Amino acid sequence: MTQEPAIAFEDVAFGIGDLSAAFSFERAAGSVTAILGPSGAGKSTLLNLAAGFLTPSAGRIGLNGKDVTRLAPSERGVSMVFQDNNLFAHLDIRTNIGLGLDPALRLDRTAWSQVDHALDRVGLGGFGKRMPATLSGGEQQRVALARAFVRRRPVLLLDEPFDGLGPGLAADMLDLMLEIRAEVGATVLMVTHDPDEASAAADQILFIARGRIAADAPAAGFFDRADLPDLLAYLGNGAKRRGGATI
Ligand SMILES: Nc1ncnc2c1ncn2[C@@H]1O[C@H](COP(=O)(O)OP(=O)(O)OP(=O)(O)O)[C@@H](O)[C@H]1O
Repeated sequence: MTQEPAIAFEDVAFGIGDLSAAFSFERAAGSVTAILGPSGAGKSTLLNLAAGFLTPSAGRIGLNGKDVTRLAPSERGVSMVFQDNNLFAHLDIRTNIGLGLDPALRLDRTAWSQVDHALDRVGLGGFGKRMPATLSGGEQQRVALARAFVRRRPVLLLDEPFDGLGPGLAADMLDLMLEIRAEVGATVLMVTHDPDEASAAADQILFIARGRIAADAPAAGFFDRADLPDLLAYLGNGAKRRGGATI
C-alpha cells in the first residue's frame, strides 16, 4: 500500500484582488520543498491555504491523511513562521515561545526548560525576559523560529524565515531547521527568494508564477534549467552569472 502524502493540494482554487490561484501538488512525509517565484505570484497565499488562514473556494487540502480543508489553523498540526509580525508585542520572549507549547500557558518545569533550550539553539539564551520591541528584526525572527521548533508539529510552513539574518546566521538557522526537521520527521514548505538557500535545503522546488505551479521538480540542477521562461525571467542576470547563455 502506498503511504498517504503528508501534504496534498487537490485542485485548490483561491482568488483575491488580481490573483486567481489554482494549486495541485503532493509532498511525501519528511520532504523539504522550497517555494520560489516572482513577487506577487502567490507563494504566501499557498502557505496560508496550507495553514488554514485562507480557505479555498474549491478543491481539497489533505495533511497527513486528513482532510483539513475546513479546519482552523490550530486543528491542522502545522506551525507557520510568517515574514514578520510573528510575536505578541505585550508578552516577553519566553512567554511568546511558551504559548507555542500551550496556548493556555500551563507549562511545567520541563516545558519551560524546553523553551530555554530552544532560545539557546537560536543563539538567544538570556533573552527570555526581554520584550519583542527591544529585539532587532532578525532576533525577533529567530524567536519565531524557536517557537515553531518547540511545537514540533508534523508540518512546518516557513515564509522567508531567514531573511535579514545575514548569510552566516541564515546558514546556521537553515542547518538548525534541517536538524529539527529530522528529529521531528516534519514535512517542510519554505518560501525563499534565495536559489542558494533553496539548493542547500530542499529536495524539491515548487516554482510559482501568476498563481500557478509553473514547475514542480527536484532541486538538484533546477536553477540551471533553460526550458522555463518564467524561471529565466525571475533569475534575471543571475541566470547568466550561473553559466547560462549570454547574448
Ligand atoms: N487582502 C488582499 N487583497 C487584495 N489582494 C491581495 C490580498 N492579499 C494578497 N493579495 C494579492 O495576491 C497576490 C499574491 O500575494 P502573495 O502574498 O501570495 O504573493 P507572494 O508570491 O508571496 O509575493 P512576495 O514574494 O512579494 O511575498 C498579490 O498580487 C497580492 O497583491
